[in-house]
Amino acid sequence: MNTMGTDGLIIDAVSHDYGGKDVVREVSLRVGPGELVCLLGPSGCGKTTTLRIAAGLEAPRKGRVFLDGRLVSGDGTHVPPEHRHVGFLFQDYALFPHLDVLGNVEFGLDRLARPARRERALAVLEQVGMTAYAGAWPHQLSGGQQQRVALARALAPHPRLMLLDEPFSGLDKRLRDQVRDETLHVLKTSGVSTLMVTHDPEEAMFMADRIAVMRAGRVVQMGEPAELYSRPADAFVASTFGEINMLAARVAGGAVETAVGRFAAPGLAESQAAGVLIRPEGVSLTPAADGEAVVLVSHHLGRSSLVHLRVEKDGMAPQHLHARLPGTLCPAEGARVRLAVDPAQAFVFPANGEGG
Ligand SMILES: Nc1ncnc2c1ncn2[C@@H]1O[C@H](COP(=O)(O)OP(=O)(O)OP(=O)(O)O)[C@@H](O)[C@H]1O
Repeated sequence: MNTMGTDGLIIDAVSHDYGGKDVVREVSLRVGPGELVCLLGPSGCGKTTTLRIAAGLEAPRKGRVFLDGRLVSGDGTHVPPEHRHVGFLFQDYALFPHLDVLGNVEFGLDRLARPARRERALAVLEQVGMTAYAGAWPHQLSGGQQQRVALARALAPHPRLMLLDEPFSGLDKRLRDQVRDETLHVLKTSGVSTLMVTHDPEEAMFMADRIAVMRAGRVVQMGEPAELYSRPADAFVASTFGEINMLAARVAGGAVETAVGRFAAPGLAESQAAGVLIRPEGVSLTPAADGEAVVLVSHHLGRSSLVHLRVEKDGMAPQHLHARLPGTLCPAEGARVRLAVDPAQAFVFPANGEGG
């Protein structure tokens, strides 16, 4: 079968290795028309390799890739990158130093006649807010402006798919937030399907319509950001979206009893060992002389405070717990507090190595 009747990108059961080392294992995912999908995961989990396979820079050992319904990799086919009509935006988005801004954007439009080329380049420069710099040289631009020109250059030929690999990691934090916001806006207005690699969960949550969380070459969960955050499939996905408290417990009567309360353990077997994962932002405190916890350290971080607690519940081993509170609340060190945990921010999974 050389076609699949749907637009966008389809990666179908793709595996790849480098010199016998499996780096991508049975990855399947779809980027729908105009959709932005992020591949999120730790360093070395196979994100960039998956992106390179979509680009045609690697031919996968197994599986197939379809672009706008056409087979581009697999079953003996390999369409090279230059014939896939994909646009790239990487961290080192180097513009051509010997061409001005307009020349850079016109570069990929050589199939158009000169007036059409200019018209398209100017239109896309307008889209990224860089019209006033059409005659400037790359070295005269700030990092953020260079990034906008690089985006314009990639979008100018109307690519079928945009591939972004950590495109903002070379920018400092303040600029990064702004460029990210602008880039998202431009991609969404242009309606192009986009696959983006990032290791930054906040960036993925901000940019993505859907996120594919990868671990050791596999997609472990794929879904909308809110879904992954509120219904993580396992402890790895839960801890991908920020620091997390982990308490050990054992299932009794369909629930686990911990120093900070009782949590339902659906799907786990009686007396099975479990890990209870609690997001720091799910822990709230009220001062109470007879509270079960004591504040060890309180860090005021501006918008939020991070509080280290020791929980001492009768008959249970003391536990160390982190709570993240609104920045207006920063309890004194040594204070005694009572804890409440939002059940929507607590997840019970089988302990490592125990199926469930
Ligand atoms: N050309 C190559 N030859 C051999 N091994 C490679 C090659 N490219 C990547 N690898 C290895 O494959 C694994 C997956 O790399 P990949 O770059 O896809 O991961 P990643 O999730 O994008 O991580 P990072 O964010 O660090 O780039 C890593 O162990 C990496 O060292």
